[in-house]
Amino acid sequence: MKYAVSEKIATLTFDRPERANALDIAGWEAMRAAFERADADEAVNVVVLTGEGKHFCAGIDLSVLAGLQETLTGKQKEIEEQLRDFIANLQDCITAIERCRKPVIAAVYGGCIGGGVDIITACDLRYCTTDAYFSVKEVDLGIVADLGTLQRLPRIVSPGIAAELAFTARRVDGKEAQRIGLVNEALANAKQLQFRVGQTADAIAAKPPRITAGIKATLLHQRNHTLPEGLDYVASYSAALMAGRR
Ligand SMILES: C/C=C/C(=O)SCCNC(=O)CCNC(=O)[C@H](O)C(C)(C)COP(=O)(O)OP(=O)(O)OC[C@H]1O[C@@H](n2cnc3c(N)ncnc32)[C@H](O)[C@@H]1OP(=O)(O)O
Repeated sequence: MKYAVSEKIATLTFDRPERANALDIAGWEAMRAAFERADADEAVNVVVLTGEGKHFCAGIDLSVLAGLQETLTGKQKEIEEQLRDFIANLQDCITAIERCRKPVIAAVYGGCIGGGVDIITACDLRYCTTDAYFSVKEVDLGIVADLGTLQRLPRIVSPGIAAELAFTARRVDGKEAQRIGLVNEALANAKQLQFRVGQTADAIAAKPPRITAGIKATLLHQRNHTLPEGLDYVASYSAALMAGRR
C-alpha cells in the first residue's frame, strides 16, 4: 500500500493493479498499518483511499480463501477458533479505518468487489466514477459476508437495499450507487473524480483536526447508541474540547 502526504492530505493507494488490487494477508495488514500511520501522523488531517490501475479493489485474494484449509489444524472446535481468529483479524484491518481519527474519503473507480465493499463502508465519505461498479460478492463464493458489510451497509443505504445486494451479489454501477446513497457523488470520469475528491479533502483539511476528529467520533458513537446517549456523549466531548482538555 502506498502512503503519500501533501498539504495535510494522506493518499493511501492499493498498489497491486496486476491482481485488480485484491488483498492477500500482507495487503490487509499493510492497509491497517497505513491507517494507523495516518492516525498518528501530525502532518495529516484527512485521508484519501484509492487504488492503482483499472480497479479499486477486487476484495480478498482468492488464493487466500483457497489455501485457508491447509493452514488449519486440530479438531473441529480448534479449527473453528482458528477461522474465527482469521476473520476477526481481517475485520480489525478494516475497523482501523474507523479507529483512524482523521476523516477518510474513498475514491472508487472500476470494480469494488466483496472485501472492497467492506472497506468503503468503513470510510466516512465515498465518491466514484459513473462506470465504477460495486458487488457484495461473498454469496457467490459460498460465504456470508463477514468483514463488516452486513453491519455497515444497511446504515448507509436502506436496510432493504443492503439485503438485496447481499442476497444477490448484483452489480451496482456508479449512477445507481449515487441514487441509493452508497456514494455521495458519481463523477463522469477519473479526472473529475480526482478533482471532486481533492476539493472535498482540501475543504476538510482546512478545518481544525480536533474538531473533525470530534465529528468523526460522535458520528461513529451515535451508530450504536440511543439519541439520549449520543447527546450525552457529545456534551461531554464538546465540554472537554471547550475546556481545552482535548
Ligand atoms: C471475505 C472477503 C470476501 C471477498 O472479498 S469475496 C470477493 C472476492 N473477489 C472476487 O470474486 C473478484 C474476482 N475477480 C473478478 O471478478 C475480476 O477479476 C474483476 C471484475 C475484479 C476484474 O475483471 P477484469 O477487468 O476482466 O480483470 P481480470 O483479468 O479478471 O483481473 C486481472 C488479474 O487480477 C486477478 N484477480 C482479480 N481478482 C482477484 C482476486 N480477488 N484474487 C486474486 N486475483 C484476482 C485476475 O485473476 C487477473 O490475473 P491474471 O491476469 O493472472 O489472470
